[in-house]
Amino acid sequence: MADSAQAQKLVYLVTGGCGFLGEHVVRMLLQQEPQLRELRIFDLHLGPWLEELKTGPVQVTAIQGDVTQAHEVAAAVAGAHVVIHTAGLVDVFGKTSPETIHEVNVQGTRNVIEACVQTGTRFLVYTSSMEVVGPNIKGQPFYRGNENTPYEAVHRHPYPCSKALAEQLVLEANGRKVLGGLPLVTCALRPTGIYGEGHQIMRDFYHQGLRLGGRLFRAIPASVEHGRVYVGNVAWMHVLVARELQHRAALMGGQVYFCYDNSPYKSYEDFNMEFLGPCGLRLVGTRPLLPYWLLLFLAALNVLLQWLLRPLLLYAPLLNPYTLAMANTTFTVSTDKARRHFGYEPLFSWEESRTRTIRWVQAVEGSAQ
Ligand SMILES: NC(=O)C1=CN([C@@H]2O[C@H](COP(=O)(O)OP(=O)(O)OC[C@H]3O[C@@H](n4cnc5c(N)ncnc54)[C@H](O)[C@@H]3O)[C@@H](O)[C@H]2O)C=CC1
Ligand SMILES: CC(C)[C@@H](O)CC[C@@H](C)[C@H]1CC[C@H]2[C@@H]3[C@H](O)CC4=CC(=O)CC[C@]4(C)[C@H]3CC[C@]12C
Repeated sequence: MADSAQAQKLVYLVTGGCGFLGEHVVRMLLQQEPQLRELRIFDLHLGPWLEELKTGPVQVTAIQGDVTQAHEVAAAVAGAHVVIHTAGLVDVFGKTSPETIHEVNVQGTRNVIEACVQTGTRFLVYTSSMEVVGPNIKGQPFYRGNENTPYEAVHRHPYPCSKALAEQLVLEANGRKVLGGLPLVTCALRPTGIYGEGHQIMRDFYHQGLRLGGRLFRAIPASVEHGRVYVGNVAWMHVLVARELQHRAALMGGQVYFCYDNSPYKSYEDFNMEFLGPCGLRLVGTRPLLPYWLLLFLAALNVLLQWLLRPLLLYAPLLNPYTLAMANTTFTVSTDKARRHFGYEPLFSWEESRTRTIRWVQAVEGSAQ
């Protein structure tokens, strides 16, 4: 819990605080932010685990609300010094409509910005995404790129489009005068593929492997690298950037930062096997077992099945044209901008991140070997 020696005077609000990343941000704030007086957790779906947080020195306020509802956002933001906005629809599987994705990710972010302006909150950190940059619709690789690497960020899918629009709104809001006349200070963090305790997609891969007799079948060449970052380090970066934004507004305001750590560069599937292998799964094939044209056909078939079955049930498999294209395009970052601007260093080593994730998969799935 936060050190009571320092004046606890700040009110933080975390939107999406009950999500995969949000929960880690909430717990990291309680452990690492000494100036925290009140922590507000705003989410459409509140988790039962919040109750256990209410026994410490920091006031924890759970707020059930919808970022698409401006009045609910304004009520939650009023009186907060810092807002960390992680709430969003992370849907690349066709579970929700493009309109809903836009409503939550773009309009919801607009509502957060306006709430800060109207109520006088001065510091806003937005959880953006690598997808704001790429991979783009041309499948061009982004190899060991950084925040300044030239790259044609062109998207069609509703999710990256919504993240790009929302990030732009946040960065453009930097410097706007809030209630009281002082400037709003904003920045955006761009995580690559987040992994760690609570990662639903990792759980889905594990269940898929169990259904296939402990095997997963390689679909992506091992040479296609995908950047990944441990959720604990992403949470730590959020806490640190929110703190330092208050003291380095001129340098950090309006900036974007990739989230990174020492996780190795591997293909998406090989990286997942770092955790699923110790849990008893095996990745079959040193190269994709099916030709790419057949994978494309199966991905398209999944889209057709999703459309046909929608009146009956939600069919949303991992394989669709978008996820196949993403997985098949190298996207890795190599940067130290966060270290240079606000002294970020990963809190968890690769070994710690790997061990924690393996323990989570084993514990959650009862797969201890
Ligand atoms: N999972 C990943 O690999 C990456 C995620 N991100 C970003 O990180 C953020 C969090 O993502 P995850 O934790 O993975 O997703 P998640 O789905 O686990 O968490 C999102 C949270 O937002 C809440 N939420 C959704 N709609 C809401 C609404 N209308 N009003 C209030 N709350 C709402 C959900 O209830 C959930 O608790 C998102 O903004 C996402 O775009 C960025 C890069 C990678
Ligand atoms: C079925 C196979 C082709 C399999 O390999 C598909 C993997 C696929 C589900 C993932 C590959 C790349 C992932 C995305 C990437 O990590 C970037 C992301 C950033 C975000 O902001 C949200 C999640 C995601 C879109 C992530 C989703 C899962 C993948 C597409």
